[in-house]
Amino acid sequence: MTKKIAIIGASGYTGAELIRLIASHPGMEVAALAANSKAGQSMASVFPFLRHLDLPDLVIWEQIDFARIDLCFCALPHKTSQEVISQLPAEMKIVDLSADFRLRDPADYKNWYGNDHAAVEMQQEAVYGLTEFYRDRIAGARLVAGTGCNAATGQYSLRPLIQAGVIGLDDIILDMKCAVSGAGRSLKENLLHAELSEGYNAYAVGGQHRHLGEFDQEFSALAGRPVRVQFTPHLIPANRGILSTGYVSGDAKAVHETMLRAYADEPFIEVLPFGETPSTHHVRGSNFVHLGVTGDRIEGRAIVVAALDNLCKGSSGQAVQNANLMLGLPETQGLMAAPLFP
Ligand SMILES: NC(=O)C1=CN([C@@H]2O[C@H](COP(=O)(O)OP(=O)(O)OC[C@H]3O[C@@H](n4cnc5c(N)ncnc54)[C@H](OP(=O)(O)O)[C@@H]3O)[C@@H](O)[C@H]2O)C=CC1
Ligand SMILES: CC(=O)N[C@@H](CCC(=O)OP(=O)(O)O)C(=O)O
Repeated sequence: MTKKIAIIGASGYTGAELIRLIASHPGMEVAALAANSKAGQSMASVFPFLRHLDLPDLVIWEQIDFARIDLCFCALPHKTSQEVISQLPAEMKIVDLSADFRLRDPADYKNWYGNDHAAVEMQQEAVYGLTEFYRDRIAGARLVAGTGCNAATGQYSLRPLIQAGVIGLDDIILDMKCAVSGAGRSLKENLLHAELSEGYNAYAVGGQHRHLGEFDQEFSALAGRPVRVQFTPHLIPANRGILSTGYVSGDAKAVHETMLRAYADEPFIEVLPFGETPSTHHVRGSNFVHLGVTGDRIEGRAIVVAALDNLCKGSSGQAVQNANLMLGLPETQGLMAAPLFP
């Protein structure tokens, strides 16, 4: 029996990517789709690229019959997500793609998001959704909090190194290039073609990006002491993909060997031969992460480059991977398709 799936926020980019993935997933079928301003429309009119699929029309989430749903993906803006999720049936399995349940400490949440959380008990219950590091807890979870896409990219680069103690903890720099679909489908002036194409800009500079809350929480827990990384994201005129360049102190060969060991059995994580660097072109549309380590002419410094697709491994692919575990399906089911190239 295939598992019946509901998607709330199906008219957004991550919602569409969930549908694209589920369309070729042998263990899941789309049973209900919800939206806000686009409720009442057919998916073919909202996303013509999904026209060939036999999909239910978009409704408002209150119209979904959750009694016939096995798992619900919630792909809503943060803050809206916690308001909706706190009203869903108590036993519903949920994978939330928003930022609402990632931070465990309510004070941290308020610090980064500016408001008191509307569902503090659920915030405590939620399991952080970085599958490779939380898979045992995810398998038994009712509510999983998908990670930020930048936060995922930085953590794949650094978690094994912090855990193994092969890098310095006080001089880590993460420089990220982020594609525009990371900002969602709603209209924003700075995302107009004339203002985005042919140019690049840094944003949330100087320690302001809210994904630092995730880095602080996760890296400090791993190290057993506070870890504060320097992180600057850059908006680039590409549709999909994140490329993270990490600058760390440590022996580059030891860094590479640690990465190889840590990810040896991971189906979605490819550590490249020493000295090779990844490209977003090589992971596009897939659930794969490519990691590359090189040395530097400055002795004792190493560079760690990571690439993933923000709409797949950075959100919807990760969400399906987590849902597989929660539903007792093989973790890789529906996710092994090769990237789209060129
Ligand atoms: N884009 C990315 O790469 C990543 C996104 N995320 C997170 O995933 C979530 C979804 O992102 P994304 O798909 O890009 O966002 P979009 O802006 O593309 O889509 C948002 C969706 O939420 C719906 N929505 C908006 N407001 C409401 C409301 N008040 N009530 C009900 N539904 C509402 C929209 O419906 P309608 O269109 O009908 O108005 C739409 O379906 C966000 O929290 C985002 O931060 C996480 C990691 C990566
Ligand atoms: C280009 C761009 O704007 N990217 C987004 C990434 C969004 C993301 O990872 O999702 P959450 O909003 O769920 O954290 C940003 O940097 O905020």
